[in-house]
Amino acid sequence: MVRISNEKMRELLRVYFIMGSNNCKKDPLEVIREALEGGITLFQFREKGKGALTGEKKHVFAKEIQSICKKYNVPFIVNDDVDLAIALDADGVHIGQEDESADRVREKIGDKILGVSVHNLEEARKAIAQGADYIGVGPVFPTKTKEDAKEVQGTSLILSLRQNGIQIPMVGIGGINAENASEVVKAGADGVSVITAISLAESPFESTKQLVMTVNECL
Ligand SMILES: C=C1C=NC(C(F)(F)F)=NC1=N
Ligand SMILES: [Mg+2]
Repeated sequence: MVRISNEKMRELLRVYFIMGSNNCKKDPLEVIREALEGGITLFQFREKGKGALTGEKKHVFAKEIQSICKKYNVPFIVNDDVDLAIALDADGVHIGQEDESADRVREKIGDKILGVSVHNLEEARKAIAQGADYIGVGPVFPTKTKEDAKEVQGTSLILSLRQNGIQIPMVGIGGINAENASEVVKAGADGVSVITAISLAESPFESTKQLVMTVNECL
């Protein structure tokens, strides 16, 4: 296996759905099926916070989602839990600044996809040096999903990272929906990642389709 190309990574980042069992009111598997039908390009399993599953229940739930993603040929990324990602032979891992260092994770996962959350130019440079395939930049808009989210920065950090020559595939995160997604892509992100805009939508299918159309219009 070889590392994913930048070009392929940019394509995967177009509409990146992130979810855990506690992010939705409807049946989580039904929400994910609708999101896949609606055209998400990448999925991240983020089982975290109040009421999140743990241990065997978390493992079984992740495996179920992974098999549904496989049917749609959408890569399955695991947030934080590197051991779970390896146990499931997931397509990749996403880590934050407070998790294991990116170079240690890169050693453990070989050529799988590695994403890193960054909040400034220094963190972005370090993530690239340590083998990240993409970076998550945010929170772009106010978000209720992540309790310990850093301060809202709009699209300024995306803009300044690109102006400082950061070329790595980049996805915006934080309070993004079909109404504000184009601003994120126009600022220089390769795509948008969302939780609530899809997971709590009246119709996750319709809301995903809206996002896909909006993002594709500005690429
Ligand atoms: C905290 C996070 C920040 N960014 C991302 C991603 F969108 F994947 F880059 N995922 C996270 N879980
Ligand atoms: Mg983390």
